[in-house]
Amino acid sequence: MSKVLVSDPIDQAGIDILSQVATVDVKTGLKPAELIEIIGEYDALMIRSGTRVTQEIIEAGTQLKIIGRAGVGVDNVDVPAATRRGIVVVNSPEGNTIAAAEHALAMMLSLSRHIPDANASVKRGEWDRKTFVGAEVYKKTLGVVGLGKIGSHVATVAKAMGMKLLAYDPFISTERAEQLGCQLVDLDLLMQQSDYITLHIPKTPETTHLINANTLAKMKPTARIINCARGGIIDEAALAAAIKEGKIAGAALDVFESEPLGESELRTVGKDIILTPHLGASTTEAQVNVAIDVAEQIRDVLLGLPARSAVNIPGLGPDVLEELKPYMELAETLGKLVGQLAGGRVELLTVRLQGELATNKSQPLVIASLKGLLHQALRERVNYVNANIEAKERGIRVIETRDASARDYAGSLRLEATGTLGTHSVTGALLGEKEIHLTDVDGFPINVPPSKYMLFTLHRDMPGIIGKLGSLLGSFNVNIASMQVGRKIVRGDAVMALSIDDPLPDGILGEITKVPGIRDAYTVTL
Ligand SMILES: NC(=O)C1=CN([C@@H]2O[C@H](COP(=O)(O)OP(=O)(O)OC[C@H]3O[C@@H](n4cnc5c(N)ncnc54)[C@H](O)[C@@H]3O)[C@@H](O)[C@H]2O)C=CC1
Ligand SMILES: O=C(O)C(=O)COP(=O)(O)O
Repeated sequence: MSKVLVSDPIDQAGIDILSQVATVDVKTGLKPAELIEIIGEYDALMIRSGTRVTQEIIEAGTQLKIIGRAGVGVDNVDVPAATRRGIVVVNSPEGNTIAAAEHALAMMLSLSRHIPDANASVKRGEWDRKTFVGAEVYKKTLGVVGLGKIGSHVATVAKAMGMKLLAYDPFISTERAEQLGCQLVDLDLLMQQSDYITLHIPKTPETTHLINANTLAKMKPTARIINCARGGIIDEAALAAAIKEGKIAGAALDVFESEPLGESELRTVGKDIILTPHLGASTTEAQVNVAIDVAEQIRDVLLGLPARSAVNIPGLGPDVLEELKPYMELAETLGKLVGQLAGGRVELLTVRLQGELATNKSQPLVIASLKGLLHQALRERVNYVNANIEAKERGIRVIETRDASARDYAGSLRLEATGTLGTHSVTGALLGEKEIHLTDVDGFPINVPPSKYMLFTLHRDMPGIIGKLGSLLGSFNVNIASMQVGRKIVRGDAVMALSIDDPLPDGILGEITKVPGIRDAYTVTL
């Protein structure tokens, strides 16, 4: 049975799902060294933001197949290191959207009405109504930085509260922004014109310290900023200084450069700052959502099924997978075949999508072809996650072409590879009940389902050659399951595809090429 380690607190609903297929150990609060020591036993790791999954941990996780992040941000996972090792990283892109958006809105209202400090003062026995005079958000301008899932919900609710909306997000369309009632502007204008600014972007090298002393200097002295996205997007020292010096009116932070927040200038800012301990996703509803969403994906991957929200398998969303899965199997088979025909050190792979496939997304098919191509060298180490990287590291160039006019089959895929044995091509299609058929080898039309062990020959189409090959194989005790010849012209060059029951014994290929008329012979294992 598989083993799953849950290293941050997650809802029981997730544990129940994992327990259907695995032994589940919940061990929270582990130190990095403790995690490194035990991770080697586990097939899957389930985390929230509390666990930093470093390259060292990934390398110690020799059995790991999947890392599941029960939440959105995967900035606490070394995704490139996981990808190199072929480990799927999944998250829950929508499970806590509402929770995080509502937290940002709660922060905005709390900040404008001094609720945390007013509450604390009443609890101390005071009745001070003058200190806590606030500001209305109605008719004020909210600047939303990042108009994705959370930013969009914040914008929708803020609009309903009568706020004017500006948004900065270089990756969304003007139409989408308009639909949400937002005017798209650049960051400078947003900083200058907003009364409230709320951040909803991922933490990346580009967004680290996006909000710094310079950008803060552009804000109105009456403006306030809210960060419920990621620590480190705002330069904390610059923010503390800007509030203390009265350059801006206040800030509300749920996330910090280093968590848990240690000694920090931020704690000394006073009533104009609100700090919460990364509570954005901490609602009962969100925790059930993310736990179920991610546990289901871990369960599926452990059962050999694809994950629906993998962050490191490009182009393989659930809808794409459903439609393309049979073609991906075809691509992988053709990749294995052409890789063995072309021999080692393949430098160039051309993937041609033909017929109705020409209108499809090609990326999953390219990944599947590369997975097949690299199988000979890497065996089980290559998968959909790392096939692209492994190919790049081996210097394999990929060219994609499309030919919608190829109409021999509804949709077909042609792979051509150049390696130590020259340039070879194979084409395949799905026939009948989506059964894989090889329809062309090196330009010669054939029609055979692939089998585990195959032999291909390039020979002259002349009488007696099939018989000679048959007796030669018989003398080596090789049983032929099926055989087909493909030729373009009578008595010209031809290709023979044979399915054999067992691997070809050593040395026989040399004997085959000695048969008069046979120019080349190739054996493959699929
Ligand atoms: N405080 C908490 O507990 C929670 C925090 N989060 C964080 O909230 C953030 C947003 O999450 P979602 O809305 O679900 O993500 P999303 O992917 O739906 O949206 C992110 C948006 O940011 C935009 N963006 C990316 N780079 C940008 C840049 N350099 N400048 C401006 N815009 C940029 C993207 O185009 C996208 O529209 C993430 O960092 C996530 O980790 C999410 C859930 C809970
Ligand atoms: O989903 C996210 O990105 C979050 O920041 C939530 O973090 P958490 O799972 O509550 O530790």
